[in-house]
Amino acid sequence: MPRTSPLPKAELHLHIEGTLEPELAFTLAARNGIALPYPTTQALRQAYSFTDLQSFLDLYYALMAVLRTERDFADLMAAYLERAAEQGVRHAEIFFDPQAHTARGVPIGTVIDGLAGALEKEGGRHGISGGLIMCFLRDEPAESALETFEAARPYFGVITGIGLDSAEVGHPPAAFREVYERAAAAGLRRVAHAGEEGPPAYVREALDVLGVERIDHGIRSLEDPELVARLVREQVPLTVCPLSNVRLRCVSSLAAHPLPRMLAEGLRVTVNSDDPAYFGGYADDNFAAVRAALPLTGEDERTLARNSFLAAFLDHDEPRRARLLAEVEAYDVG
Ligand SMILES: Nc1ncnc2[nH]cnc12
Ligand SMILES: [Zn+2]
Repeated sequence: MPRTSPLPKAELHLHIEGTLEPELAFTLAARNGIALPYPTTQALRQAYSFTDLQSFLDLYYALMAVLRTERDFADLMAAYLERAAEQGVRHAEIFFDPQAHTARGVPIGTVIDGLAGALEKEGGRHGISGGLIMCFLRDEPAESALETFEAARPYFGVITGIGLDSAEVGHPPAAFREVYERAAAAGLRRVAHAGEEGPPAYVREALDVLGVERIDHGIRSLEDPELVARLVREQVPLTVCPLSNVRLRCVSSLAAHPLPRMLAEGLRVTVNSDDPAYFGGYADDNFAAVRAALPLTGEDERTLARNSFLAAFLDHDEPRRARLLAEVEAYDVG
């Protein structure tokens, strides 16, 4: 029986800047009088062929040049939420990279007001709850993260938590201990990318030194059985991004993706889209891709969706979490 609507899910690993589709990039470039080094959207899309994380990040940061005004950030968020609603996303905790914008002279308030305003207005229209997670660039100095954190303090009312992203290898988490301590003291939630390209030791360090509550990616944890046992014991959520892992060559093919093994180990794994404009798919596209390529059952898919709501920072609204979990249980996985 064909599915009439996508499986309800939470998106817990999505960089809003990674939702910038070529068409919107050209629209914003024209609006802001910026010349893009590509003649057409098609030519831009053809540049989306990556050899590793850094080759992607180079293009990802370059294209952000088109984001300048509060309206630009609001339009980006609105476009994402429209897609997310079509993909069964009911709750979205959305990363943004403030330093990538402030470094270009865009005030942090412009970024946050644009994103938070559209998340509230358009999220409400689509029935999507959510929050913003402010990420620090781990290949920038820890002092820059601290300055950014303090600059964002007036906006903490609309910020759910902090994260750590960008080039991983050679940038272990421990350097960011202080900003994570300040975030904890301010009542913000804490996550970090770890074990995407970097070793299992970075996952352990993120847990032990930064006190993170979820690990973004975490796929390389599987190389360390003791770490796996701990992640299972503590039910630490891992926000896995299958299409991203293949496009950034962290995994050789979807068929070789460790997701089934992660589920079999009893890890609290979720499926997410990371930078969907660049990697070929939004949340449900990732579910469809793993369903097609991997030996997953309908009940495995239900587990992934259930995990997404269990791992969501919905503690302030447990009745909503319970309703969303009930929707997952009632869904016909076929
Ligand atoms: N997959 C990823 N890893 C690290 N930093 C990122 N920033 C955007 N996408 C990222
Ligand atoms: Zn990411």
